[in-house]
Amino acid sequence: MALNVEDVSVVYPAADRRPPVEALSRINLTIDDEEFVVALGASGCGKSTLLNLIAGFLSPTSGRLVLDGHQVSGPGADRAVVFQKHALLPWLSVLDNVAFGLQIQGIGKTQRYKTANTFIGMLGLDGFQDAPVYKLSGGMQQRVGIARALTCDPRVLLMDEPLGALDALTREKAQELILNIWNDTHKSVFFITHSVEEALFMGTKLVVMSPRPGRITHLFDLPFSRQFLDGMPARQVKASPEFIALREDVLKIIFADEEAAA
Ligand SMILES: Nc1ncnc2c1ncn2[C@@H]1O[C@H](COP(=O)(O)OP(=O)(O)OP(=O)(O)O)[C@@H](O)[C@H]1O
Repeated sequence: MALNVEDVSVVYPAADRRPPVEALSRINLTIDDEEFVVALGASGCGKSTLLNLIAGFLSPTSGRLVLDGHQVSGPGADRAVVFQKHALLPWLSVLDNVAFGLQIQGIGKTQRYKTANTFIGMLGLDGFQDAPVYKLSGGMQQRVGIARALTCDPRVLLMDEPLGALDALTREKAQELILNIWNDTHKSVFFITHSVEEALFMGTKLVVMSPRPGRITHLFDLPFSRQFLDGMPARQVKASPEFIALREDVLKIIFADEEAAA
């Protein structure tokens, strides 16, 4: 057992004459060891709020989150976040960006560079150690962000639409890379996306959420990432009748929610 979200609700208080927002209502979710949980849902259904709770950036209004038997009460090195905008330090090199979390923890230069170089290699960034990150493409910058998150050896990797800003081809390659890294590092992952295809391909568990108030309406166990990791080409996985049928079912659920919210 890794992380339990137990009957969690979040209400953002009224502000600027706007009423309070019930962003999440009575969410229950378990993210098991080595599980890849993907959250999908119409805009405003509370995906980022849920991620911010798990990260410890936000406290629930009611309910609680428990990680390995300890209640989550703030951010910690056991959880690392990868954002869509990679939140890198543009004036630093790739190596210093990747080693940044370890520097914050007070790890000495030799050790932190050694660890950082392991993940730089894993993310296919060898040779770019000294490049300032602002000179890299969006896809490479995103890989720097993922390498930086992994260097701190978190129990749970939290990814808020990490591939949303990438072009289609780079995005597909990044999906495959993330799955291979997840398979190698055995992390638990909580991953937000707006792409149904990406959600189905990446997750071992799919959480479909609905807005106003944000809640979980459907849960699916998914076989597709395992098929890819077992050797089936990604395009073949995504073109299989089983994948396409589920993609249509999930799209119907999301479209119905979008229409209800409009
Ligand atoms: N700091 C805040 N103060 C007030 N309301 C907020 C705040 N943050 C989010 N909300 C509201 O809470 C609800 C859930 O927002 P959240 O960003 O978690 O949803 P989301 O599913 O991640 O949305 P998107 O897909 O558009 O990123 C929305 O109605 C949003 O407007």
